[in-house]
Amino acid sequence: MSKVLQIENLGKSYQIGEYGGIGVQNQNENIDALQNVSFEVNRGEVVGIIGKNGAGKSTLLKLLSQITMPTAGIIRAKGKIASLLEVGTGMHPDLTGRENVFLNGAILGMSKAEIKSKFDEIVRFSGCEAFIDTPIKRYSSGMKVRLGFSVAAFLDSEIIIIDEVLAVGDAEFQSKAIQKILEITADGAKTILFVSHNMASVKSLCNRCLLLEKGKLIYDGDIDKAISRYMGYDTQMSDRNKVWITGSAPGNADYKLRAARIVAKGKTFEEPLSTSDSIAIEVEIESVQKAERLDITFQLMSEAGDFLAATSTFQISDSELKANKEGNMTLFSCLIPANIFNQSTYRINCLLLENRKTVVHRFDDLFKLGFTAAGRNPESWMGQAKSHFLPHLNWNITVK
Ligand SMILES: Nc1ncnc2c1ncn2[C@@H]1O[C@H](COP(=O)(O)OP(=O)(O)OP(=O)(O)O)[C@@H](O)[C@H]1O
Repeated sequence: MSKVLQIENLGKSYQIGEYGGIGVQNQNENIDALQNVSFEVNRGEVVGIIGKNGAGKSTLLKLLSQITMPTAGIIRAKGKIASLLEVGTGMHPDLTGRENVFLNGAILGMSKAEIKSKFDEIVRFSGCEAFIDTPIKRYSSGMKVRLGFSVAAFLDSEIIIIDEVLAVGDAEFQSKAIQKILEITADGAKTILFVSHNMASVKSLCNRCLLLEKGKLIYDGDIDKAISRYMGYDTQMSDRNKVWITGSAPGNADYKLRAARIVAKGKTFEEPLSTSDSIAIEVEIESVQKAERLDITFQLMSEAGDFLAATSTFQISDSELKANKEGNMTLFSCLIPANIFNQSTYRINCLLLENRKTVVHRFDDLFKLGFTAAGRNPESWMGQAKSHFLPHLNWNITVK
């Protein structure tokens, strides 16, 4: 694998403070937006960059795109870098869409002939054909993003930097853009660095993730682990035992998820699950202010995202489902008997519903569970087409 980016001890500090006027000493203060960041990226990698607001993500991308200069460290890049930072970055408002495609292409180091040969494809993908000769100051922000994305995706830049901009486009364009990114990285020739607050896009696009916190790179590696740390799971805990400390708990203004675990009888949270384990899926929900009836639904998904089954508290009466008062912590525990699952991997989503119908919050991919086969080898007789479930049911055998 060849290295396309090498970042060594990169740092950026900004001076903030008030201008004191001539002859008046300024009370300036430095903010370290980025400190001692080092990592390398190989050709063909799609690297997600995540972190809370102010963590330094945009600063890192601006340094890589040479929009600002570092105050420390070195960036070595092989190949042309195309960046899609903020809406309309690199686009001139008074120029038309057509002129901007040529301008952007030229900034990326493309010849006029190269841009011309890709022009129709770029414009078709952006969906801006009808407005291509209109100055882009008349474009909506979504249109500008679509055009900018198309230029970066179709022209021959080796490294593409994308900062959250996909969130601006409409849902249809977002999925088109994600498909395009997967396509252009499929042959391993292009490298993408992708900043997002949307963990689902990071998961679907990236094969590696950097987690920034207060200007420092605190994790570099597996996507799921990076997301867990970002979401505030305590790193001491396992994937089957999650507890959220105050402040970082996921949820909304009314409800917070305080704990979620998969309990397997007689097993620690670290021991692998087998298909013969009976398990309980448990969540602890804190009601912050509402006193409505709160129902929980667990959705069981295949590893590939197919919806397999759902179970919810709907059949439980109001009196059994105790009033969900302000400040209450409620433990919901759903028991799944042994010998239901197959030797496979499943994902579990958790939905919170009010009045038995309105989804007020959802936690996607709360768990990813793998089961090993217990004393039986389903595949030996199920063949290649493995079923999602392999339940032990009651059989009656009568010899007549
Ligand atoms: N031009 C600037 N002048 C002064 N401080 C700045 C400047 N740009 C960024 N900062 C500071 O640097 C830190 C990192 O900011 P940055 O925008 O890189 O974070 P981020 O992770 O991209 O955040 P967000 O998710 O909110 O976009 C913040 O504390 C921010 O206030």
